[in-house]
Formats: sequence, C-alpha cells, structure tokens
Amino acid sequence: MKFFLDTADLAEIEEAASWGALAGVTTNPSLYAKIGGKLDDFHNHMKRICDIVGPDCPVSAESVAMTRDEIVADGRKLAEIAPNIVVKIPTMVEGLAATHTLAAEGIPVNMTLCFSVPQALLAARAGARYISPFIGRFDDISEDGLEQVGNIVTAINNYDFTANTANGEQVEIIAASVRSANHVTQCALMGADIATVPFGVLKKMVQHPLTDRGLDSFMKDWEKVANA
Ligand SMILES: O=C[C@H](O)COP(=O)(O)O
Repeated sequence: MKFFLDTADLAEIEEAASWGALAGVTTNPSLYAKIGGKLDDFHNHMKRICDIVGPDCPVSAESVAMTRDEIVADGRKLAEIAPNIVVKIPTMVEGLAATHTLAAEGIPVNMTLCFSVPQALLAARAGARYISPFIGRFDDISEDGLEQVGNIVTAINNYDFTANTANGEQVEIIAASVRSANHVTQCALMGADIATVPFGVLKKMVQHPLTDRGLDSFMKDWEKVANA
C-alpha cells in the first residue's frame, strides 16, 4: 500500500515527505479553503506542493467546473502546472465524459466522490487512473464505508482497464475520507492500492502504546547502564 497525504497544508506535506513514506498528495476545494487559499493563487499553490514532493509523487488538484467542456479546459490548465499533476474530477456524467477526453490526451484523472461499485467501474472504463472511494462520509450516514472500498477493490481487480487509462497504467484505488489508523489497516487487508490520509491520521499510524512503553523501559534501563 502507498500513502498519500490528504491536505493542502505545505508544512504538513514537508514534514510527511521528510518521513520517507509519502507517495503523493490529494487536495480538494475544502482542504484548500481550510488553509485560507485564494482563488488566484490556486495554481501556484499546487505547483508549490508538486515542488515539495518531487516529480515521482502524483498531486491531485480538483476541478470545480460542472460541464464536460469546462472540466476538460480546467483539466488541461491544471495539467500544465507540473508533470505530476493528476486532475481530480467528481464522479458524475459530465465528469466521466471529461475523464474520457483527458485520458485520451494522456492526462491522468483521479475520479473522486465515488461511493459504489457501478460508479467505480464506469470511472475505470472512462479512463480514470485513480478512483477514490470515500470511507468516512459513508460511515457518517451509518453505512459501512470499508465494505464499499472492499467491494470496489474486488470489482476493479476482476478486470483489465489498461486500455482505458491515460498511459496504459493499471487503475489504482485510493481509499479516501480516511478517519483512523484502523481504516488504513482494513483497507490494506482488502488490497486498496493507496490510502490518502490526513496528517493527524498519519501521525497516529506511527504510534502504538507498546512502542511507547518499550521505549520508556529501554531508556530507563540504559540510564542504569550509564550510571553503573
Ligand atoms: O477528498 C477526499 C477526502 O479524502 C475527503 O475526506 P473527508 O470526508 O474527511 O472530508
């Protein structure tokens, strides 16, 4: 499983990148609003993220256009920011059509707001490089978000979509709307390719109470050695 950071916060991205396990970044309009992002600085901000993570890490920048022509135009401009930009597009009819056009031009798409197997299969056939099923928002309405991710992983892995994606690569499932380290565990066991996690969840993934307890006892015992 690869780990993406789900944030537009540059300090969080810099810190996570320094840990050596960061494989990409995903953003959305809410995350950009959360850091106080300005409309006319959006492309520059995405460029800053691309520069931090380097050319091998995909950075999802979301289109807020609503018609296929506008999404395609938006996607082309976003793709010009850096070679590692992935255009994030909501799962809807206009989004599918735009994905089809952008994929044919070699522009990778992350199809977001995906909540069902049929949506995921359509996204893959339209040419999405990444598909992002949401876990937490499903849980928010008392449904089982993890079960949906598992179903989507199974369904997508039943087929070969390499003829549909932008550059003949296999579709990868990004488990999104991740709210806990346990979500990551369950998604890994189900074979999700990627988990995109908020920085708070990434920090929790490193921690375990037995690690803390073990470290504490090692340090105390080492003090005895040093003072002997
Ligand atoms: O855009 C994708 C995010 O992973 C959504 O996460 P959220 O449901 O916690 O806002």
